[in-house]
Amino acid sequence: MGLLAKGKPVADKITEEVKKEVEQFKGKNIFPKLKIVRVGEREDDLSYERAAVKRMNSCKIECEVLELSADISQDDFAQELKKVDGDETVHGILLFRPLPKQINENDVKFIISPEKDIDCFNPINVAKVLEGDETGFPPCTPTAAIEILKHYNVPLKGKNAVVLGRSMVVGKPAAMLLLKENASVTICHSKTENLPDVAAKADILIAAIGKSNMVTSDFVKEGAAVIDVGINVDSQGNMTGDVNTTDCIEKCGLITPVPAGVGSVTTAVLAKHVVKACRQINNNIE
Ligand SMILES: Nc1nc(=O)c2c([nH]1)NC[C@@H]1CN(c3ccc(C(=O)N[C@@H](CCC(=O)O)C(=O)O)cc3)C=[N+]21
Repeated sequence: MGLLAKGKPVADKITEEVKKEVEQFKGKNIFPKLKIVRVGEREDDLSYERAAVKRMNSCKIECEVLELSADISQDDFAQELKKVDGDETVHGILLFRPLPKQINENDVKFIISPEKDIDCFNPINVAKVLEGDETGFPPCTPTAAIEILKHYNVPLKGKNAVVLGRSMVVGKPAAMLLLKENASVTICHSKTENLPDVAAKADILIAAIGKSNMVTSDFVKEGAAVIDVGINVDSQGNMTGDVNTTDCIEKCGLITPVPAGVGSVTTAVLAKHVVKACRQINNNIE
């Protein structure tokens, strides 16, 4: 029977460190601030937003949400994003993705300055993840997955890690972060042949596909660490992961639940990134 690895102890530890740093900033009259930009009302965005606002409140980080209409034009969206980036009171910007279809990401992806881009939207930060340059900001969600693995002392060095999913928000950066920890990484996706067999070779399995309960015990190697990054929300607001936890828990060594798993750590990493951005911005001024 695997360990149900909850996010709370991991999130608590990060939150405590963040709180201390926020206090130090306040002594210098610096007030770390996060701006969230949401386009439309996707359920998964709203769920992240509620949890993020709560986390920032508990860390005493200022937090504002800019809500834009789901049918906003490309030009208006670019204007709004430029305004947010130009606001000197803002240290970190989180833009929810995916964006609606009328918005071409390629035409707006450089607007958030790399120093404020705490969830890795700007290609400069994407490059830093690839290079392993720690002045950048890897996306919060895959960072949270790594924090959980480290907290529960899951060995990564030399191990087989399989990532299910290749999005820019989770799958691809997760693979880079695992590689940085000296794991051997395989990235799987919708065209992968014999998916369950490939997944079942993994010592560490990261599920980030976006399909509710898709990962069943035939995907899992005996004793593997299974990290469920999926956040699937139905129209009633019920949240499920990508992993069928009840089916997999017997076979695995460790498994994260949804909710109360990776998601809860994501908001703590987000807070940590805001204070890091604030620190870097202020060092650059001095
Ligand atoms: N650029 C971008 N980066 C993201 O990381 C991103 C995104 N866009 N768009 C939306 C999805 C969704 N997402 C969640 C993260 C945490 C919780 C979370 O904290 N959930 C709590 C429960 C919250 C509740 O109960 O409503 C938990 O899992 O325990 C939820 C959802 C990040 N996403």
